[in-house]
Amino acid sequence: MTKIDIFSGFLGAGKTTLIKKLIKESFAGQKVVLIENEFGEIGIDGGFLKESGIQINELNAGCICCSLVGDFRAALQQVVEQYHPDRIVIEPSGVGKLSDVTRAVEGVAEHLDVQLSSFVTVADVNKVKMYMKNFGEFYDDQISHASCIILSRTQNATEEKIAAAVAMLREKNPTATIVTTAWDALTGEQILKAMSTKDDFKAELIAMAAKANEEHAHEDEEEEHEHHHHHDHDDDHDEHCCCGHHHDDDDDDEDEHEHHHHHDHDDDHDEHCCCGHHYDHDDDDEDEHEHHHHHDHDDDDHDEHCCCGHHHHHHGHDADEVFTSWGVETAKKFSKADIEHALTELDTGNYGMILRSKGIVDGGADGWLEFDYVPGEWEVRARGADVGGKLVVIGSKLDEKAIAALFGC
Ligand SMILES: Nc1nc2c(ncn2[C@@H]2O[C@H](COP(=O)(O)OP(=O)(O)OP(=O)(O)O)[C@@H](O)[C@H]2O)c(=O)[nH]1
Repeated sequence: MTKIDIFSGFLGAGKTTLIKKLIKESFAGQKVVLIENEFGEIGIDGGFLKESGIQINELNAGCICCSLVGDFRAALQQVVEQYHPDRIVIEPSGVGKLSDVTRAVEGVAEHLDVQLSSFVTVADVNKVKMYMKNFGEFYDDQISHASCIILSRTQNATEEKIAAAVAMLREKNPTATIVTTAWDALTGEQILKAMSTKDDFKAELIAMAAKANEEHAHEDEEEEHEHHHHHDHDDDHDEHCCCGHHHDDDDDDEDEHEHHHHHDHDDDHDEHCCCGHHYDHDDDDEDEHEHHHHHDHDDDDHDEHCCCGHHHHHHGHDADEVFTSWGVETAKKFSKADIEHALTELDTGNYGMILRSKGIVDGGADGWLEFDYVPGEWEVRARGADVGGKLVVIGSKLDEKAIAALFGC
């Protein structure tokens, strides 16, 4: 029986980093196959992961759910029959909806000797608020369908930051186990264990609360008078609050904060965003326009090409309606300073909302380089030579011409 684990997470969240850690620390000696579905035409992580000696099957240019469901089914079936692996690790694209992926996997898995083991979402602790606000349709889907949410980059985050992220994630997913400890402090085994158990403590509390409510309601009928005091409090809540969830005493402050946070875009902006302009407001009309345009197109497409078995306009937008990618394969030499300059420029917001960039390039005198960019943060590292250079930029409303000029490609 092959176990299947799905590692979703927004662009640059840390999926590949986590998978590498698990491969090294927990999957050693097991036969593991990774199925990657990168957004954009040019796959880069495959190169990084090949070094770890596991089998990689890449599915580029399309999402597992829609255009690739046929390919995906074939890939999964082939992997199971050809390799009989102990584990299949699926890394969907950073802009994939986890619900689409799990649905596709469940559909395919029914006929194979496999067991769906876990649906993990990796979330960058610094970007929960910004991504929920600007890309909620994709981001929230990844959060709410996860059996386990693993926060990344917590080693440099304050307790308050982590607590705020957890509160926002909990609103979308009350039962997932949330891992907040920095990865270096955890063994692969500990992470694997967290992945495979739901948050029992939370589930237990919820069950207890439900039971208490039931009992309470029953007592109410009999002792209406005595319970008046509590009721007053509850009634208040019902009258004034429209948030649709329980306010434990402890949560009040946070809830209050959240009710206001739609107005405080600038806070977010200063913290994490590098786009240099306002998103969730100014751009709405344009987005709407674009989405309509694409939908018409999609309907046609859908009937003709898609075999995912459901209507697109019910499931919202496809990633390629909202996100675009620019990429090149290039023999051009870039010094480390060139790459750092380009990434600094991307972060200004003058090239669109850049959400992710990564690449492997020939650095000339600097040797071969690989780099990673997420908003507000980037890193350029030395690496061994590769068979060719390639780089990719992913985001929303990209100015592709300007980006090509920036990299001189
Ligand atoms: N310091 C630190 N860096 C991290 C952590 N998680 C990810 N990173 C860095 O963030 C960058 C992106 O990480 P990846 O693992 O490639 O992210 P991904 O989710 O696979 O990204 P996509 O390629 O967009 O799917 C890399 O430079 C990582 O080293 C973390 O917990 N701590």
